[in-house]
Amino acid sequence: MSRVGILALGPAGVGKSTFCNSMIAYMQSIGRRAHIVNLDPAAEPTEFEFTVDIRDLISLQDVQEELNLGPNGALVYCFEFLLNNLDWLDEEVGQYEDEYLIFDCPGQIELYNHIPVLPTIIKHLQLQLNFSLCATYLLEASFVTDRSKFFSGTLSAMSAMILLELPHINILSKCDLIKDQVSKRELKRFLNPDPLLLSEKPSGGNKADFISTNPKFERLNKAIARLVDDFGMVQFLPLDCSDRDKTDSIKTILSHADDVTQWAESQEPKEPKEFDEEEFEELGD
Ligand SMILES: Nc1nc2c(ncn2[C@@H]2O[C@H](COP(=O)(O)OP(=O)(O)OP(=O)(O)O)[C@@H](O)[C@H]2O)c(=O)[nH]1
Ligand SMILES: [Mg+2]
Repeated sequence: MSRVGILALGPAGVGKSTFCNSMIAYMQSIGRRAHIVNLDPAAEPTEFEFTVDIRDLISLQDVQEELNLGPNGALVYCFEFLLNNLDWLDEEVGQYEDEYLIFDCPGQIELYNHIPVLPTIIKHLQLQLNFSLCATYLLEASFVTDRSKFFSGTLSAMSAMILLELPHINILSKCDLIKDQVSKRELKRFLNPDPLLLSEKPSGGNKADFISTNPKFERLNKAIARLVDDFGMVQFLPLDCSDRDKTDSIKTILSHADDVTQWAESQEPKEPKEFDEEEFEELGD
């Protein structure tokens, strides 16, 4: 028996819900069972129905209306409410054994680092429900056209990594959008961030490149790039969800997730099918 979960994290609009749906579509196509757990109280319906939905417990709209709160205050209230009602989560997710749960999280990254809501939920899932979890952190591929923005995004990925203390898969989402601007060779230098990227002028030429316009930040940028390099743990997997038939990127991400959650190891060996005499004879024909 095993309980495995993947968390889809990252800034607003980066493609988390689309990624969750593409994962479910791919897993279903290869005969694996998976479900979406929606942890976003402001979520809109998606292609695949949520199996577990925080909005059944509390919805952002109700909180805003009843308590007269703004969207961010209401979101924090929703999560505090969830933390006070974790038995609801236990009941909802506890029954899914030997199936993948994909947790679609809200895009407000302060929930990971400013208010320790997600770390608390993660600890609960691990310690009380025995979940083997991994985090996926999405960063938009369009960031690679502005190198300082890319490194700043990389730092946010690193910050989530440090805070959540989970096996972590960083993902460069919407890679289809930069296909015409960035060659495969250049993209590789972002997938495995090369600190030299910050000290070189981009060939395509984003005129707003940080170093060329702000020389006084040069040393700081280089130090950050070196830190990312020294840390040696920030690497990205490309993701393209623009076409359901192109499953390569999803396949690779799933295989990494299987690896870090030790999915295969935790599967009970299946009993071999026992044939009756008649079936056995048919086999021999
Ligand atoms: N071209 C392209 N667009 C994508 C891809 N993935 C997502 N999108 C689009 O990006 C937009 C945002 O996607 P969502 O999946 O809703 O992003 P999200 O991170 O869940 O957003 P929030 O929940 O609001 O934080 C939608 O218009 C998607 O269609 C992709 O791989 N390629
Ligand atoms: Mg979403």
